[in-house]
Amino acid sequence: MQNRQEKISQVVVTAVQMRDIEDRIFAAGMPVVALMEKVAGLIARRIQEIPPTLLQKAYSVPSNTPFLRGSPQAGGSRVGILVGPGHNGGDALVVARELHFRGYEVWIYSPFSKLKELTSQHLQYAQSLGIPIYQTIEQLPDSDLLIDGLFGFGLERNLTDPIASAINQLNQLPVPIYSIDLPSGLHTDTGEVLGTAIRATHTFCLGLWKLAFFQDQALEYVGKAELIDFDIPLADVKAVLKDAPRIKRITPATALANLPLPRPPVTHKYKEGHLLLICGSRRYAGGAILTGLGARASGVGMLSIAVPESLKSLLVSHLPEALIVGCPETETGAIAHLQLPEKTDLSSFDAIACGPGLTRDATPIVQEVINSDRPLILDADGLNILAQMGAIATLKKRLAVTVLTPHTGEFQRLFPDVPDAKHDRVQAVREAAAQSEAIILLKGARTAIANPQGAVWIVPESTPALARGGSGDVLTGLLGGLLAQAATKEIPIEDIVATAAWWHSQAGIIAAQERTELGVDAFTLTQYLIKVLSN
Ligand SMILES: NC(=O)C1=CN([C@@H]2O[C@H](COP(=O)(O)OP(=O)(O)OC[C@H]3O[C@@H](n4cnc5c(N)ncnc54)[C@H](O)[C@@H]3O)[C@@H](O)[C@H]2O)[C@@H](O)CC1
Ligand SMILES: [K+]
Repeated sequence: MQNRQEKISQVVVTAVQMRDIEDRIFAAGMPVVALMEKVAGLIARRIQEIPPTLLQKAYSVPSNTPFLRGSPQAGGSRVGILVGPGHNGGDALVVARELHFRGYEVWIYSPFSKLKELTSQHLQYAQSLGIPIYQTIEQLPDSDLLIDGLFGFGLERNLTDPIASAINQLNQLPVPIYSIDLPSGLHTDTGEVLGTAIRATHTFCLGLWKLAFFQDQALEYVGKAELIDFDIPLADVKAVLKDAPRIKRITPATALANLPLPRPPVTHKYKEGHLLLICGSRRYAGGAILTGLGARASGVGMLSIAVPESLKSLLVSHLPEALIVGCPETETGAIAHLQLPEKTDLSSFDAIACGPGLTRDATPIVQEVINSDRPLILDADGLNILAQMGAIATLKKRLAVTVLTPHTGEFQRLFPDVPDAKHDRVQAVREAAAQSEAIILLKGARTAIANPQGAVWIVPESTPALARGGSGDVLTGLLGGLLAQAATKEIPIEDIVATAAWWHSQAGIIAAQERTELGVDAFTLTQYLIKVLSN
C-alpha cells in the first residue's frame, strides 16, 4: 500500500477539479475560515523556515526602480504582502498577521476596493493591528521578501491595468517573491500568462499539484515549486477524479516499480527482451552509437542494431555486446532496406526502435517496420518520414502498439491539425494520442506522455542540460530496451514510456549536479543512467 503522501504527490488537477474537491470538503462541514487558517498557518511556518542566507543575496538594484530605497536587510525581516480580492488574498492576509506576531516587519499592498467577505475581514483585522496598508504601488516601502497573494486558481480573465503594470513593476524588484498557490497571472490549467504574471522565485502550491506547474510556458514564472499538503482527504480526490482521465506526476516510487528489477534468478538472454534498433546513416553515425548506449543501460537481454553496412565496424567497436546488422545502403549512405540475418525476421524481436540518424532517405524501411506487428518506437527521422506518410491514417492501421517521441517541431509536423502544442502541451499530446491511437511522448522541459484513452503522465523535474544534440537518441535506446524487456510482463506500455522518460531526466539532473549544466553531452548522459538506480 502506498502511503498518503505518495498518492497525493502523484495527483495533478485542473482548477475546476480543485474547486470541486474543496466544495466537497466544505459541504462535509469543514468551515472555509478554518481551512484558510490551516493553509495559511502552514505557509507562514514555511516562510519562517527560509534561511536568512537566501534573503541576503547581493541583489543589483535597477536604477529605474524609484520606490526601492536602501538594500535588503539581513535576516529577511521586512515582508511585503500582496493581497488580491479573493481567498488567495485571504490566505496572504493570514500569513501577514502570523508574521506580524512573530516579529516580522510586515506591510500590505491591497490595491482592490472590492474584496470577498472573508478577505475583507482579515484586512480589517490587519489594519486594527497597525500593519501598514498601501493601495498604490508608488507608496510601497522596501522589503526583503514579497509574498504574492494576488490571485490563485480563481483567476479567469486577463489582467489589465492598473494591476498588470503593478505586477510588472513588482517583478523588477530585487527581492525574492514567494507565490501562494500559483504565481498570480498564470492560467491554472494551461500555465498561460494572462496579460502579465508574477515571476516567482518560489511557489507554494496548495493541497494538490495544479496542471500549470507542468506546462513549459509557466516554468520561468513558477520558480522553485513546493507542495503544501493540507490534508485533503483522498476520498474526496478520488470522488472528483473518478471519471476523468488521469493526469499523473511520475514519482520515483512509481518509476522504479516499473523497472525489470529484480531479475528472476533463473532466466536467459532472450527472456530478458530482444530489441532491434534501426538507426544511423553515413552522415549521422553518432546517433546510432548513442541509441545503442541508451539501450545498453536498460539492461535488455539481446540487442540487435541495423545500420548501413559502412557503419558496421564502428558500431561493433562501441557496442561489442550487440549484434550489428549491416544493411545495403543508398548512394547517400542511408539504409536502403533491412537485411536481417538468416532465420530472422521482424517477428523475432520483442520491440523495434527506429529513427535516430536515419535521414529521410530511409523511407522504405520505416514503411516496413510500420507494417510489422511488433511494438514500435519511432523517433527523429522515423517521425519525419511518418509525417510525410500522414501520421494519423498510417498509425491507425498498425496491429501493434506504436510509441512516438517527438519534440514540439516534430509534433507539429505529425499533427498539424491538433491545436498549437505551445499553448497547452498536455491537451495537445492527449488529443494527438486519441486521434492516432498511439502512445505519444512530447519532449520538453516537462515531458508529457499520453495514451489513446486520454491518460497523461508528466515528468515533474528535468534539467535544461538535456537540451543537447543526441540526448533524444539516448532516450530512444533506453525506452526500446525497457519496452523489449516488458514484452512478457503485464506492465502497461505507457507506464514503461513514463519510466524511461523519468529515468532519462534523472540521469540528466544527477550529471548536471556533478558536472554543471554544460557538462552533460549525450555520451556523458549514457554514463549516468545506471547511477540513477545505484545512488
Ligand atoms: N477556501 C479557503 O479558505 C481556501 C482557499 N484557498 C485559496 O483560495 C484561492 C482561490 O480563491 P478564490 O476562488 O477566491 O480565487 P482567487 O483568490 O484566485 O481570485 C479570485 C478573485 O479575483 C477576481 N478576479 C478574477 N480575475 C480577475 C482579473 N482578471 N482582474 C481582477 N480581478 C479578477 C475574482 O472576481 C475573484 O474575486 C486558492 O488559490 C487558494 O489560495 C485554498 O488553497 C485553500 C482553502
Ligand atoms: K498567488
